[in-house]
Amino acid sequence: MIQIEQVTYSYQQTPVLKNVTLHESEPIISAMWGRNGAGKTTLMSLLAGHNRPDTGTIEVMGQDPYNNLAAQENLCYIQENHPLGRNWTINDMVRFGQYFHPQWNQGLAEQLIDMFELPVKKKITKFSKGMKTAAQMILGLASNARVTILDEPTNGLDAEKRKYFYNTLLETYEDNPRLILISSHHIEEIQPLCESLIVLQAGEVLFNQPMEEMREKGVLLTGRIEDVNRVTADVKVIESSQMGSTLKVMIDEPYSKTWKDIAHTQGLSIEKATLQDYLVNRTRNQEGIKR
Ligand SMILES: Nc1ncnc2c1ncn2[C@@H]1O[C@H](COP(=O)(O)OP(=O)(O)OP(=O)(O)O)[C@@H](O)[C@H]1O
Repeated sequence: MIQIEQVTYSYQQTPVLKNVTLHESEPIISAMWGRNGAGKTTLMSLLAGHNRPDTGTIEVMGQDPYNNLAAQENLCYIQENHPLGRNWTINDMVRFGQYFHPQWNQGLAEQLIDMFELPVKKKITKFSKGMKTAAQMILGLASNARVTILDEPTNGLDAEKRKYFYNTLLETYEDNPRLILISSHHIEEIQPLCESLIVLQAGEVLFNQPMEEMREKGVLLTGRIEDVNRVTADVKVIESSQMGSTLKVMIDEPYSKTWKDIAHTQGLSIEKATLQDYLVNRTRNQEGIKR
């Protein structure tokens, strides 16, 4: 469905994406995570054909998306500030969706407009931030595009509406499996939906793995300083904090039976790190970790 092959991209000579390679051949809901400035939006905009890579190639459903109207039939890219026409109402947006997306789901669009309580006569530019986000998400979900790219889709939505959005996304995916790529800083919130996770770090792909495997990463060990140091001497410590004679560390290891047994025999307490904390520590400049 998408093939990104050794893509590089720079803004004014500053490299932002470095040799990015990603393939997805089957429908999937995939999460994209990275720290601010890691290159998520840049990669998504290249995939959507808004810009052209400096080197490397991109294909969406077998076609180069750049400047290619035929390829756009398979694509829906919702950016944080989607440039919806300045004078558009929701009805104008729906007409745009019907025109550009051959698989447009009108019934779903109407259901979502009701659910998000969006006024149909008001201009979208006069909407609140959450209402604008909701309008964009209606376009993204009702498009039914084979490749749907959602950049930070829930910014500004309240908790109830975010939950509704996630449930609807899953329902529409079950009805019409397609590739949905979602970037978010709130990985704990979207991880139950997503079958895989792509992590970008400084313009490179650090991970592209099944979510099931990613969820197992990161172990917290707590105990006496000397015991923790002995047990972790040969593994990568990605966070460390000391209180009196107690040391707590996060190690870059899977939360496995092996580690549970080690902790038990060495008198250490063991916990699974959250995925969010693991990723934050894993992508931090590690020079600060003292042993
Ligand atoms: N139009 C632009 N001109 C110059 N530099 C840019 C431009 N857009 C992005 N950049 C730079 O490219 C890098 C990657 O930005 P990008 O928006 O792709 O990151 P991101 O991972 O989406 O970040 P965030 O999580 O903050 O949205 C950053 O260093 C950013 O400053």
